[in-house]
Parts: sequence; C-alpha cells; structure tokens
Amino acid sequence: MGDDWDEVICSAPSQSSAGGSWNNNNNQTGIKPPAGRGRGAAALASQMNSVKISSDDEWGAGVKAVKPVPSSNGWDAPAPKAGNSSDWGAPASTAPASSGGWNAPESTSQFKNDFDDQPRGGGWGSTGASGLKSTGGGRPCHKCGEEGHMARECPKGGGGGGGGSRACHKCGEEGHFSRECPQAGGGGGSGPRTCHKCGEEGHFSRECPQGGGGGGGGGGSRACHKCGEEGHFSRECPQGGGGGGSGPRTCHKCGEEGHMSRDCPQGGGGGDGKCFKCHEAGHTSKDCPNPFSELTEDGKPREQYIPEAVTCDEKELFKGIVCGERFNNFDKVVLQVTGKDVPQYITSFEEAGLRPLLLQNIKNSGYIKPTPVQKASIAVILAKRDLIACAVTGSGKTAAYLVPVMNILLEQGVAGASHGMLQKPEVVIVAPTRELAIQIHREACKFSYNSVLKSVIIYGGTVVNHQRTNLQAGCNILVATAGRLKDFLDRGIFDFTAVRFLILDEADRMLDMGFGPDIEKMVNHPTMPPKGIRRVCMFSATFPDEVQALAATYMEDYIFVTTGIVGGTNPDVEQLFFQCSKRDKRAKLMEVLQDLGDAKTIVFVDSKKTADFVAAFLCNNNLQSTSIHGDRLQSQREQALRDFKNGVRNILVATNVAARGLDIAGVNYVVNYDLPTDIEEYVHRVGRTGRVGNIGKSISFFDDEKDGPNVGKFVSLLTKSNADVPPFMQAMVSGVSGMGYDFSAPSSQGGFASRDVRRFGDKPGMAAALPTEAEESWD
Ligand SMILES: Nc1ncnc2c1ncn2[C@@H]1O[C@H](COP(=O)(O)OP(=O)(O)OP(=O)(O)O)[C@@H](O)[C@H]1O
Repeated sequence: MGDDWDEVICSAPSQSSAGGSWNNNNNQTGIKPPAGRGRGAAALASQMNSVKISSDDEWGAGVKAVKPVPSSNGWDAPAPKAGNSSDWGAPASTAPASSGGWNAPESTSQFKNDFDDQPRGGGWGSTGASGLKSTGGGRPCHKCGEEGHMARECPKGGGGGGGGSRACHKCGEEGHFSRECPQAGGGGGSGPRTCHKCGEEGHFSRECPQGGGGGGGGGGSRACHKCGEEGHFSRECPQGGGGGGSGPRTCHKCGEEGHMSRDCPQGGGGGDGKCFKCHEAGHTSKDCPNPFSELTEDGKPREQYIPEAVTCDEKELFKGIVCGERFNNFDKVVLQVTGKDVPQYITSFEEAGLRPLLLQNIKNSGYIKPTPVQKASIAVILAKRDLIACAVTGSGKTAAYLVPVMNILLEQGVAGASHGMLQKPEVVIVAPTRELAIQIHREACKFSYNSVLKSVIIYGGTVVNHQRTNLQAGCNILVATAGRLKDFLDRGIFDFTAVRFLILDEADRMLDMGFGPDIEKMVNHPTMPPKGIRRVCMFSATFPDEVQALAATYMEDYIFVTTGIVGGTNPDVEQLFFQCSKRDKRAKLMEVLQDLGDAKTIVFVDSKKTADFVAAFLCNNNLQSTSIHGDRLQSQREQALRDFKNGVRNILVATNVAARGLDIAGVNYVVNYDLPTDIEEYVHRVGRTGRVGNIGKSISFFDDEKDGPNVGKFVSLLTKSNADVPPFMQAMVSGVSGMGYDFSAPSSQGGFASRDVRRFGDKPGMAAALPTEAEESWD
C-alpha cells in the first residue's frame, strides 16, 4: 500500500502552543442597549419588525403573469401592447389598450392639448380613459382638416376617412377610415401592414381567408402556445382544454404537456399533487380543510418567517474577519496530503490559474495568500478528485471549497441559472445548522459576485413557498440544511441530475447518527450521478476514524488533507479550566463575565432550558445577553445572532447549535458553562474564537461529578494540541483514581484521532458517534 501514498510535507510542524501574550483589553466594545430586565426585551421588539408574513399561495406565486387588459382592436399590433386580448405571449406588454380603429402612432405628440396619453375610444371628443371629455377646441377634423366639427360630423364624406394628411390604414389613401375602406372588407393592414395570419395585405387576421373560425390564428411565424403549431391561437387549439404551455410547455403541477396546472387531472397544490399546507393530496392549499396547526411536526411553534436576503451591497458583502497577528504561523503548519496521485498543492491564488473574476473577489475579501487547507484543497478540487479535508477551526475551509468549485463551473461555461419548476443545481452544499448554512450562502454570494453563478439557500424554520420561489428562480449552487433539502427533493423542486460537487461542511457531524441516514438517502438518490461523475468533498476540523470510514463509502479514491495537529484545538486559543460544581457555576459565570467587561463572549451550555435560564439570569444582572438554541423561533435565532454580531448584545448564550462553523468577528472569549461530553464538540466550540490568526481565550467550568468520566479525553486532546493540561486534570488521570488513559487509541475506543484511516490500516467499527444533544433538532 505504501507506494500508493504520496505525502506532501509543506513545512516544519508548528510548535505554536496556546498562551502567549494575552490582552484583556483587546475586546470589541459592544454597544449597550438600554438596560432592561427580562431577557432580550429590546431585541424581541426589533426582531418582530423583521418577521414578514407570507401568503401561502399556489405554485410560482412570485412569478405571476400580469393579466392583459382586453382590447377590442382586431389588429394584432406589430409591437404588442398590453390590452391585446390574444393568447399570444406579448413579450413586453406594458402599453395601455386601444379600442379605436386608428392605431394612431404618435397620438400624444399630435394632440398636445389632450388631457392625457390614455387610449381613446375612437373619433373626436370621446370620453377618454381619464373620464374627461374632449371638446375638440381648435383641433381640426380628422377627415377634412377643418376646425369646428368632429370627423363623424364632417360634412365631407360619409362615416369615415382619415383626417388631415392621415391615410387609411388599409389602402393608404386619404379621405376615409380603414373601417370604411372601399378596398377591403372589415379590416386589413394600413399601407404596408399585413395580416398576422397569412402575412398578406388587405385584411385583418380575424377576416383572414386562411384562418379557421375567425379570431384565431397565429400571425406570421407565430405558433400556438399549446401545441406549438401555426395557424391558430392557443385558445382555439384543437389539442387541449383550457390552457397549457406553448410548444414544449408543461403543466406546472404534473409536468406533463397538454393542459394548464389549473386543469391538471392530478389536482392538489404542488408538484407532488399535494396541498401546500397539510401535504395531503386531493385539494389545493386554498381549499385545505385541515385547520392550520400552530405547531410544527416536531411540536415547535410555527411561524411564517421570511428571512432577509443576503445583502447586495458590495462593501457589506466583502466585510469579514481581518486576519490576525498569528496569521503567518499558518506557514509553519504541517500540511499532509495523502491518497493516490496527489495533485501538487498551490502556493498562491494566482498560481492556481483561477479566473480573474474569482481572483478579484478573493482580493476584495482581503485574502493575500492561501491558508494551508486552501493550498491543498484548491489543488485537489481543481483536479476533480474526491476529498476529505480536516483542518483547524478558523483556517478558511469555506473558501477552500467554494473557490475551486466556482472556478470549475465558470471554466466549463456553466450557464447562469434560469427560472424553472425543476431546478438542477451543479453544486449542493449541506451544513448541519441553519445559521451555518446562511453563512456559507453569504460566502458563496461573495465569491460569485459579478459572475453568472447563483447561490440559493434553503433551510428549516422559514416559509417554504418563499424559498421554493427563490429556488425556482434559478440556482447553480444550492446551500441547504438536511431536512429542507430532503423536503424539496421529495416535492420535486430540484434534483441531483446536474450535480458535479456534493459538499458536506462539518462533515463528521453530517455523517453521525443525527443526519447520517438523510445523507445516505441523498447520496443514493436515483438522480444522483454515480461516484466518479459527481465529486464529494468533506470538510471539518474533526474527523473521527469511524466517520471517515463511512465517508469513504461515498467517495472514489479520495484524497485526505490534514493540516497542523489533526483534529486538535486551535493553537491561537488559550484554554483555561476551572473546577466548579454545578451549584457554583452561576456565581463563577458572573465573576468571569464581570472581569471580561463588554467583550464579545459566547457562553455554551448543554441544554435549551439552561440556555434560557442563563440568558435570563444574565439579563437580570444587567449583562447584555441573548440566546440561541433549537427551541427559539428561527426569526429569534437570527435576530439573536444579528444582535450579537452588531454588538447590541455582547453575550450570546448558546447550545451546540452555535458550536460549529460560525465565523463572528470580534469574539475574544468562549465560556463553557457546561462542558460537552463529545470531545469534538469542544474543539468546535472553542474554535469560535481565535480565528484566522487572531488570539482567543476559552474558559471552561469542569464539574468533577459530571465531567470527571471524560477527563481522559480532555487530557489527550490538550496534550495533542500542545496546550497546557491543568494540574487537577493531570492528577485525575495519573492513576491515583485509576483513570489511566490510552492517548493513541482510535477515537472509536474513546481516544482522540483524526488521520487518514486507510494509511494506518485501522478497521474501525461503523458505530457512529451519537449526536451531542439528542433532544436538539437543528434543522
Ligand atoms: N486566505 C485567507 N486570508 C485571510 N482570511 C481568510 C483566508 N481564508 C479565509 N479567511 C477568513 O477566515 C475566516 C474563517 O474562515 P472559515 O469560516 O472558512 O474557517 P473554517 O476553517 O471553516 O472554520 P470552522 O472550522 O470554524 O468552520 C473567515 O472570516 C474567512 O473570511
């Protein structure tokens, strides 16, 4: 096996350890809102403003066609105006209707004193659309050109005729209206105008001898919108009932040709023929007999939440964490790349041969050189290989996949996304939490800025119809949480047929027992291209062996990238531990937070109840805190995060829902009020600080009773991460209390490891780790 493994060592291992000069004053001062009792009162008021209520409408609510205004004009005016009642899809139907026989080309300029530019009913002095009657004033008669009477009262000539220099629209001669033209029947084209059906001059399309019963027929080369054939309008189409799409157009409900969605024999509301409200078949949402449930399927309060769209403001979009004083330490980190035919890693973005547009967006993001995980992953993805990348928190894994994937799409000339009932994204990215998905989507919008590529996000806790409309407006890159992804897939709103890249962010979390079954279904979906055609890339700061073995089953000959201390804690985060019993935690927390002042701090707890309790406790003690956890409404979760990011609240009390991926500027401290039992979750939690070379600090309360059994894992992790092991922990594992620990044991046996299992010949059991909080539904 050894020959197959190419190993690239980037440079000497970093010996950087936690600690260094710690600056207590380096916090970002939060703007304090007016002090108030009760948790988040001010925040709650403002967050209510951001909640928009959507209508639970039918298919494609966001793309409703504007109804044309009826017109009595027999002319199929060459430049179609609204008001033409034909079934033809007038492409730019904006102008008002005309019911007159005259198609007065410049009526507004000719009659300066007219009250308005509205269409007229024909003849002088008729009541216009404005409702005001024209007097004629000094205007000349349209027939004889003299003032004092209207054309219909003209002593010269009978009923019609073109006034002044105006010529009849049929024969082009002066002296009569087209409707009185002696040359033809009732209609016809003026001068060079031709019939819209047969293309010949001398008659209107409704009188065309070639046409069927009169009004029908497609003019010129126009084809019927239903059957695609020429010679009749869609409303007279012999092939179909009430409606239908033109040519290849299909019903919006069942996808079949020959009828419109409202006549669909499958009934129901959506693509799956089911009501959008209750998901039962046989009726549309507006006829839904089932009372609206105030609770979601998992018993949480239901809200109709439409989140804000990602900003279009360039300045805002490119804002991010500025890399810190230790950024250059990345250069000392060991980069290991293993697998068959390892592609050569890049040393600069320019060297990767990226498209100028991407290089510009990278530059605008403030990136000067790639981080180690970017050096390797960009090369691997550009070489179109499957990939597992395991790199320390805050080291730029998001850009490590977004940039090369976008480059490939642009290189291959992928068309910009277009509207369609069934979307076929080229890239699907799945994340474990809604907030992380939002962040990834924002990054995707940033790197694809000014390009044809379109990123769309779908996630739980938001109005389905809104996100469906967004998705159906076109999508190249779909960012999703697992539940909503599955839901939209089942509803037939998108499929995987065009997928070139499937990316799992926080992949070890995505493959564990919480999400694993959903991911398995997704990868084995009938529309998913097979291994080797689709590429799978997985990223995380931790990658236990048993999860890696499972991941391997979805990939073909994957490359394994690791940087620094694999699965270890970020060396730029100083980690402190205080022994503290459950009883004493509250007082200790107050003491710690008072010391930290206005510093941006995330306080992690182990349950939603505790999150509410601690946040309320802090607010009651005049500390500006808010909370995020799975029982809060999605609008509240996002508002809490916004308040924390903007400095309205400087303390965020969170469950593990905020442990992974979130990249928030200025977070200098993480407090583990409760330590997680899952060691990987600890790595991610403390990784919310100390990002891209900035310095951070974590403070953890170690409760002997609850955390004692896990002490070995912590000692192993801290040792491997070159971090200080507190003396009390050393004592606990020294054997005095019989807690000897095998640091090199595979993670499935309680050890801590993240390495290429193929290389070490491990045969880990497939028992995946349990989610940290079984009660926490994240999606
Ligand atoms: N090459 C770079 N130069 C400067 N900043 C960078 C670079 N790459 C990424 N960043 C910034 O580093 C921050 C962290 O990036 P990102 O969130 O992708 O890290 P991550 O490795 O995915 O972290 P986590 O493991 O916590 O999910 C972001 O603010 C990002 O804009």
